[in-house]
This record gives sequence, C-alpha cells and structure tokens, in this order.
Amino acid sequence: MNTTPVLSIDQLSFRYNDVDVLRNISLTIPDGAFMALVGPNGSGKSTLIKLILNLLPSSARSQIQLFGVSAPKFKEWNKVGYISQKANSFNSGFPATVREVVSMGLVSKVGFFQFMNKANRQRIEEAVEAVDMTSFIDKNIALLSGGQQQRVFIARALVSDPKLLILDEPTVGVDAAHVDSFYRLLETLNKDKGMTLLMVSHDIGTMTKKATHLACLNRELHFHGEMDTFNKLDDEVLSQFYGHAVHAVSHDHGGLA
Ligand SMILES: Nc1ncnc2c1ncn2[C@@H]1O[C@H](COP(=O)(O)OP(=O)(O)OP(=O)(O)O)[C@@H](O)[C@H]1O
Repeated sequence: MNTTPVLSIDQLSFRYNDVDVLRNISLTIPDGAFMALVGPNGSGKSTLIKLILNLLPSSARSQIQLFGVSAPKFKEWNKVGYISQKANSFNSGFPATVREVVSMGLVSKVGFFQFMNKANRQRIEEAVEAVDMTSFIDKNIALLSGGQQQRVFIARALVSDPKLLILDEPTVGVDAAHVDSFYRLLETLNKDKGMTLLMVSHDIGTMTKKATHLACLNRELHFHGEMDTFNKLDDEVLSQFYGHAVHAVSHDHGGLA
C-alpha cells in the first residue's frame, strides 16, 4: 500500500460563469480506499469528477493532485479508469461485439496502431473474464441486458489496469438483480486487486454499507472521512451535515432520492 494519496484536493473552488458550484473543497483519498461521493441533485458531484478527469479545464485544477502530481501536469491517464452515468444509456443498436467495445478502452489510452498486439489482445480477454462475461465476448453488445452491458463498460475501464476507478452513478438503470453482483465485483476489485474506487451515488444508505470512506457534498463538503466515523455520528450531528434526509437514513438505512 502506497502512503501517497491517490487523490488529494486542497481548497478547490469552482464556478460556472457567476454561479458558485464548488466552495473550498479539501479531500483526500488514500490508496486502497473505496470512497463514496454522495450529495443531492445539483450539489456539484459531476462537476468535481469532471475537474479531476480534466474534462473541465480550469485553473482550479491546480488544487488537485493525482498520485502526488499536480493535475495540470498529470500525464499517466492509464492509471485512471472512468465509467460515466451515460454508459447505461448506451445506444443499444450500436453494432459492436463485447471484445470490440472493451478494446476501445485501450485504443483511447495507447493509440490505434499499437493496440492490437498479442499482449493487448490478452489484456482484453482478461478484462472480460474479470467481469465474468467471457462466454459473451463475441456477442453483439446490443443483444445483452442492461446489467450485462454495464459489466462490459466496467471491463472497458479495467483493460488499462487502472489504479483509480471513478464511477459516476453506475447503478442507474441497472435492474435490482444485477446491482448485487455489481457490488460484489466492486468488492473484488477493491479488496482483492487493491484498486482505489471513487463512486458517485445518491444512495447514502447503500454506500454506508459498501464503501470505506465517505464525502458528503452539497457545493461544500459537509463530511469527509472514514465510514466508521460517519456511522458512529449521532443524528443531531448528521442532520447538520445533510439535513433531515440523513436523519432518516441513520435509522432505516434507506436511500436518498
Ligand atoms: N456546463 C454548465 N454550465 C453552467 N452550469 C452548470 C453546468 N453544468 C452544471 N451546471 C450547474 O452546476 C450545478 C452542479 O451540477 P452538477 O452536475 O455538478 O451536480 P450533480 O451533483 O452531479 O447533480 P446530479 O446528481 O443531478 O447529477 C447545478 O446547479 C448545474 O445546473
């Protein structure tokens, strides 16, 4: 385990035109953590993820460090995998096999002319195996269920062997039967392979059980730390972080809508 945090953010603020979206965010993700980033609609979760991934170039990015390197200078993007919310609304008529979709995770990282050597073909097959989709490898992705398609997108993110996997509401649109196996897969990646996870979610109830660390965002960071610490907080303190919704969650472990 590495003592350099996988991600650290120091007093980051960001605004779209004249609207303050993120205020004074300081956050650390230790190597090997599974951090949940939760917050209501419009709280700035996707904006924060976009800043981390350089999808939103801004001078504010100098407040972010990835693997100990200032984000504007960071080059090792093969260490970072990303599964967006949109993966689940993928055009199901898209004519590509599982193998082809997963190979795209390498094309974007190493360039088209280098990617189809034997070693990379093997990496593609290993990524498909890791998500338990080997028997579907030459099937058209359009013929798969939502849960199976989502596994393929995870394989696409895994193929470059990332050290940090960022997931933006990955269970939206996935049927309940597949959500459980999805969390089992995340657990394997995190605990067995030591992959650090950052997962955006609305569902604080589920996250308190699955993740090791928590960040509660509502434009500002209301809580940031280990899940055990969060779970020991009493209702009064929780309400200050998150309003009445967390008060309810701490009793029944229901989800936040
Ligand atoms: N490109 C943009 N230009 C201007 N304002 C934006 C832009 N993108 C997002 N916003 C605003 O910034 C705020 C934060 O949005 P963001 O998408 O980061 O929140 P979120 O927590 O991810 O929300 P959700 O859970 O609904 O996806 C919202 O008020 C949103 O309307």
